[in-house]
Amino acid sequence: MTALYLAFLNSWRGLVFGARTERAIRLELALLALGLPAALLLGGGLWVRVALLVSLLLMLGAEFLNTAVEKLCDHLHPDRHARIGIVKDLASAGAFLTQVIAALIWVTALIDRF
Ligand SMILES: Nc1ncnc2c1ncn2[C@@H]1O[C@H](COP(=O)(O)OP(=O)(O)OP(=O)(O)O)[C@@H](O)[C@H]1O
Repeated sequence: MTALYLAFLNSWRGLVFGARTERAIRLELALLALGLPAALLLGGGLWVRVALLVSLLLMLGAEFLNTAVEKLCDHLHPDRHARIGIVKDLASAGAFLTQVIAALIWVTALIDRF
């Protein structure tokens, strides 16, 4: 129980740090805050609502991982280097793909609803 609590504290520190320092994370947190009531209002059944919320959480989680990779790169190798650029581009591509997934799910749910 204590280990679980300590793990949660680490995650909470990460959430707060990310929200304080990263504009992209703040933007996606705002999208989640808007998406939560929108998903509930949109209806379409329980699984549609879950898919809408999961897509936003997935996107936010990927943004945190992308930020972690960027920070690690900048800390370990502050100078510019082609391989650091590739690593950051790969992490960015991962985050981008989750944004495409979220857009697909939201557009499909909206088309289906209206
Ligand atoms: N040290 C570096 N060496 C080489 N290229 C770099 C370096 N730092 C950044 N880049 C290039 O600039 C891009 C943007 O990196 P940056 O660290 O500024 O992230 P960002 O602007 O927050 O991008 P995003 O959040 O869209 O992934 C990287 O994807 C990479 O192509």
